[in-house]
Amino acid sequence: MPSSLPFSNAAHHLGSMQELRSLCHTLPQADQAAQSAIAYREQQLTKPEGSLGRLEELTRWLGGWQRRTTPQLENVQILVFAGNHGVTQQGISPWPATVTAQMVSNFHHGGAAINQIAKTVGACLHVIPVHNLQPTADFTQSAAMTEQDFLHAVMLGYNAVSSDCDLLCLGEMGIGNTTAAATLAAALFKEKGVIWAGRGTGADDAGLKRKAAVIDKALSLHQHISSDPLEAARCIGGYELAATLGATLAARHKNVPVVLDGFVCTAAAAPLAQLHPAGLAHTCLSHCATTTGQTHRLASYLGLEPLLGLGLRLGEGSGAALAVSIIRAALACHTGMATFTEAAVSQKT
Ligand SMILES: Cc1cc2ncn([C@H]3O[C@H](COP(=O)(O)O)[C@@H](O)[C@H]3O)c2cc1C
Ligand SMILES: O=C(O)c1cccnc1
Repeated sequence: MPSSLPFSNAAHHLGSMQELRSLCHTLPQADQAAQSAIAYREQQLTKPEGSLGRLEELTRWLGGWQRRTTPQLENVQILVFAGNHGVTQQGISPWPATVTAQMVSNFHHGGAAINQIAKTVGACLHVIPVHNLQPTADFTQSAAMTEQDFLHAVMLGYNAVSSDCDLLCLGEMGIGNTTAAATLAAALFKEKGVIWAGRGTGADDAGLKRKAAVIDKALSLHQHISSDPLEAARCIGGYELAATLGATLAARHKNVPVVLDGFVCTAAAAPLAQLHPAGLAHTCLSHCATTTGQTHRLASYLGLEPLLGLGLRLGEGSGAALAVSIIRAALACHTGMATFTEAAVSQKT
């Protein structure tokens, strides 16, 4: 069962968009000494150099952002932010908006996919409804959020990240949020709705067309956001996307590496990549359902290489949680394998 947050962080408060912007511009970099030490040990282990492929990279990534020469995965947190979307009144999801609250209840009773996956990978799940699941305003009519509500959601996400956390997996729940995420991606990358509209939870052809038109309508209403990623996140995002952005930002400031789950989370975090050239360097992307879809497009624009495929297209942080098993295996190899000297294995001639 997802528990309530077991810590009380010194709560960060943000009074203005400008303060948020400065937090996004002043990001720490990875610990290069830790990364070099990890790379050095990797070379001594009983395998041909580079033969564990991406697993080797993952250990360096983990240690670099944890600032530890011996990375650890004792405390793995999954945060699932939930929110509702006024834009659902445009008929952009095949599911009723009431499913958001019903799924939050399902999470609390342990009945969702994420509950099962979290258990199998030994991660602690927290589900956080944002703004009491009150919907945002329909962003085809006005800004989705006021500055105050947007900053509140960002800070809720920011303060939900514990600095004791070794790895943070982000997930979301919000009927209609694939449209919010697609609109945000369309705004950030200055492309039309048809490029970014995806089938989400199973839109049919007519639904997909409606979605593309809704995105275009929002883009023409909010033209002023085109050069301001945070304004884009406020005007056409959603509460759970804003919280995801806040948590991704907090993790960077608190030395916590992040696994982003699929399209919605990655779009939510994308403003950070536009505000800082290495803004998402502490993140990895869990999965892309296909190699042709919108997540793949977003990943390639952001320089993120998904860890998994598996046709996953659920959300809830399910892909991010699954990726923990790979990251655990990477770390187990790095810490548990013998060196050539220890195992008396001959080196390459
Ligand atoms: C039962 C159910 C469980 C889910 N778990 C995650 N999502 C996923 O689908 C939603 C977004 O899709 P769209 O934009 O098409 O509405 C999000 O809540 C996402 O997490 C679910 C959706 C449903 C119906
Ligand atoms: O890839 C995702 O993040 C996704 C896809 C469908 C529904 N919800 C989320």
